[in-house]
Amino acid sequence: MIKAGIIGSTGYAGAELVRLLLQHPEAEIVWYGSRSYTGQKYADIYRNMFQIVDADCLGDDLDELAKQADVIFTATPQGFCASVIGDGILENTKVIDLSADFRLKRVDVYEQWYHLTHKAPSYIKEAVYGLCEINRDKIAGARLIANPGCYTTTSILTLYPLVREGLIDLKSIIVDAKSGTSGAGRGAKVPNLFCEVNESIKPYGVTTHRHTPEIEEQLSYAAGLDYMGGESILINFTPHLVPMNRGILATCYASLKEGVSEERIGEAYQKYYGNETFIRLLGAGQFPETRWVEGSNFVDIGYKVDPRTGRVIAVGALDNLVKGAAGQAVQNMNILFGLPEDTGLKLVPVFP
Ligand SMILES: NC(=O)C1=CN([C@@H]2O[C@H](COP(=O)(O)OP(=O)(O)OC[C@H]3O[C@@H](n4cnc5c(N)ncnc54)[C@H](OP(=O)(O)O)[C@@H]3O)[C@@H](O)[C@H]2O)C=CC1
Ligand SMILES: CC(=O)N[C@@H](CCC(=O)OP(=O)(O)O)C(=O)O
Repeated sequence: MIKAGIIGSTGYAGAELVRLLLQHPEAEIVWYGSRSYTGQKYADIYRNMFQIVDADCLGDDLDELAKQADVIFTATPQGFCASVIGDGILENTKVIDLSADFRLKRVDVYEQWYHLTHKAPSYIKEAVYGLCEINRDKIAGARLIANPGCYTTTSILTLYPLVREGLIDLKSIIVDAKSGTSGAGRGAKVPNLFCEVNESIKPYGVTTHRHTPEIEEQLSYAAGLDYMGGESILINFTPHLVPMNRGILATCYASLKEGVSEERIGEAYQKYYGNETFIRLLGAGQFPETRWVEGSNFVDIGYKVDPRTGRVIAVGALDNLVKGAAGQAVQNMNILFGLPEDTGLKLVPVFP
């Protein structure tokens, strides 16, 4: 059995990790980490775990945890993992970080968009960006995985085949994305109160959202650009908060290169995702909805060409807490430990 420890197990992403790992046939949770609830029963915080989890919450001592666990998940705020990571931990265990600390390869870009000083820049190079469908070969031998974000997983996977195959004008990409409020985490914040969110939809982080450079970097690699040398795709990324618990939907627009047909687009999606367990290709003119992926590790993708404007509109949807966070983290764990990628992740979407 893989011994797993979760730092931040009381947050939304951490709680989803608990739910998934409890159902994983090859893993057991040895550490329910928390800062505020140390010493309290985990099931007293999350009552869905009543008579399922008997453990108390422990603290965030990663050095001690690294001696007990084969893998540590850090489902903690930006900056935490970078502030504690070190060889002492990585020599004993694997780390899958759900925050953005090791997702961006350029420390100056991280510091500019996150307004934080990076505490462990020397580990950025070795960290592997854990977008499983694209990077599984590199993930397999890694010690430190940077688990991608929810908006970014949706946006990158939706656009990747179009960029990789050179079908779109790289200067024309717009991502218009929506998220359920669990994406903002469990911490109390006025903009996320019921009355502020319910019966409304609002854009936020317009032109400044921290996921913009993550999408740009990964798409730049897909396009074969020398990102570290200063070449980069630039996009417009606009997230919106919508009154639902879970779900991300990203509507991506791009101008097609001369002569690219809808059929060619379909071929590109088939080429990269035709055999992927967790990517469901809906085909031309069929569009995903968050409700059809909720509770599962699926990403649903559909597209259509607008012949009037010469643009393709490609839409992706996933559950932000599953494929956008905990599900992808478990998928990464499966790859790290040589298990079939769908072990513990054969989750049927919930509806209604
Ligand atoms: N929510 C989502 O949809 C997604 C989240 N993520 C990422 O996952 C991470 C967690 O997000 P989310 O679950 O939403 O956040 P929450 O605010 O819901 O949870 C944060 C967790 O981190 C713990 N924590 C907070 N500060 C510290 C600290 N200084 N030291 C140790 N533990 C700390 C909290 O512990 P306690 O409450 O016990 O004090 C809590 O368990 C973030 O990096 C986020 O970007 C990634 C993809 C999607
Ligand atoms: C609705 C909401 O607030 N969403 C969060 C993104 C989700 C998240 O936690 O970020 P990562 O995916 O990078 O880890 C935000 O906009 O910052």
